[in-house]
Amino acid sequence: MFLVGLTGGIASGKSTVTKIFREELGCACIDADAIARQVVEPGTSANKTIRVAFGEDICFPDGTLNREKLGDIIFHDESKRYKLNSIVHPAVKKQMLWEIFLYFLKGYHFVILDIPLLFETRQLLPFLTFSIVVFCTENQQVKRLMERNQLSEADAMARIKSQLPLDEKCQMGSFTIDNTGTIEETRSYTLNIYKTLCSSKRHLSLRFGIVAVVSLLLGTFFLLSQN
Ligand SMILES: CC(C)(COP(=O)(O)OP(=O)(O)OC[C@H]1O[C@@H](n2cnc3c(N)ncnc32)[C@H](O)[C@@H]1O)[C@@H](O)C(=O)NCCC(=O)NCCS
Ligand SMILES: Nc1ncnc2c1ncn2[C@@H]1O[C@H](COP(=O)(O)OP(=O)(O)OP(=O)(O)O)[C@@H](O)[C@H]1O
Repeated sequence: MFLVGLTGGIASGKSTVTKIFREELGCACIDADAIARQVVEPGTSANKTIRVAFGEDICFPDGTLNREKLGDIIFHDESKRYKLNSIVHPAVKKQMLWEIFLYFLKGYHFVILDIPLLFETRQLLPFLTFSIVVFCTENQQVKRLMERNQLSEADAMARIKSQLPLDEKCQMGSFTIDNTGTIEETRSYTLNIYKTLCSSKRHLSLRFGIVAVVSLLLGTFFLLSQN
């Protein structure tokens, strides 16, 4: 199995493309945003640490995070953003590695990891065979973000500026998906990349590696047991 990172700018269309990979093409996909929500649910240690760091009133009475309030804080204050990242990201990484392992056991050819901050944190880059960057124009990001999250233009810009510039990310990706047009056009670019991923033989090297290591261990055990 090999790993494919999928990233982009905020509201550039990562979830839209992930949905095509998962629901239309049947790919194994892991969504870092969804995991980042799970790991801060009431009762988790990340939830408790966030309350200590940001104050009790960052949560609603039932313990769930007030995401709008936390977003207002961290997208306007870099040090608070780093603080939140340092609480949430280790738990996200742990859960992602577990989910990757489960897909490995199921024998998937590749897994797509939708990670918004792939190039900012760089933590999972060494494990990836390919990366895909979904892009649109900055004006489209602002417009889509304002509409989807009911944000002012200034707040939408603050969120965009909290990440690496999208054109820099495009240069770092193995593939890009142009999401400036219609969803139908995006679907067709996604399908082309899917075909390339399916024809890749990179998953075989890991499987051969594992078979070689297991054979070596069994062989050594056998030789030692003969003496
Ligand atoms: C600040 C929070 C509470 C806002 O929640 P909200 O529901 O409004 O947004 P959501 O989680 O759906 O994120 C939307 C997008 O915002 C961007 N984003 C989220 N967190 C960050 C961050 N720390 N830095 C830069 N961009 C971010 C990503 O592009 C993400 O796809 C939430 O984003 C959060 O907990 N962020 C910290 C964890 C994180 O880094 N998540 C990103 C993937 S690991
Ligand atoms: N090609 C498109 N044309 C019009 N609207 C689109 C297109 N692609 C995505 N959108 C809309 O733009 C918004 C952002 O898309 P999406 O949620 O896929 O982005 P994202 O990169 O996953 O966002 P985030 O970084 O916030 O998680 C959504 O409301 C989506 O429906």
